[in-house]
Amino acid sequence: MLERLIHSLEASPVMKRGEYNYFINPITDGVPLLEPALLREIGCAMVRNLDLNDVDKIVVCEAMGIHIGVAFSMMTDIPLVVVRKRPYGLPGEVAVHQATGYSKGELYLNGVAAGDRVVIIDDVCSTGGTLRALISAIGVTGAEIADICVVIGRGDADIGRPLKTLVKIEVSETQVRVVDTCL
Ligand SMILES: O=P(O)(O)OC[C@H]1O[C@H](OP(=O)(O)OP(=O)(O)O)[C@H](O)[C@@H]1O
Ligand code: HPA
Repeated sequence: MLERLIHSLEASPVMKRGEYNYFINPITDGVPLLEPALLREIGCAMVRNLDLNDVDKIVVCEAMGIHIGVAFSMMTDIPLVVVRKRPYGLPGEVAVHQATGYSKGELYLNGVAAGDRVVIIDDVCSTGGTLRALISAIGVTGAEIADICVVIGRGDADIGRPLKTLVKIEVSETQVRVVDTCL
């Protein structure tokens, strides 16, 4: 279990984005290519690890949460909400600010309302800026967050709630090291 993910992480090249050591991996970038077996491995691990009791929506963020969300949605039959980086101006749309280690922008949530019970999933948590923005947007709607899970955790970001990670990594200027797994 998770052998493919661990192997792909240990083979990930690292590049500089400003001062930030950015690792390049199929799950976090879709580059160089995403093997179905790797996606399946991650979907199975997420199904095993998440609290899905009475959950009626999965929330992911554009862009690199989408493929994980689709796999997870098809495995669980729970509908998927994609938080977008552009506004639609629909009634009830919630806008929040997102900052990561190398970028800033706005996120727009539609399709979640008071009374919903949701899980948030994403590819990676690094500074925690994206998850904090998603939690804050869902808080505005009045929906309940049942669980939060990312495939890869790097660093010790505080998102103000428990966070499940499938693997934890350390990233140097030249390589990725897997330091823990959920197994
Ligand atoms: O913990 P953080 O510092 O917030 O970093 C994690 C976020 O960074 C990436 O998203 P990004 O906004 O770069 O967009 P992308 O998914 O389109 O690559 C990644 O997909 C996470 O959502
Ligand atoms: N690589 C890919 N995606 C990311 C990273 C990274 O180092 N940090 C935040 N999102």
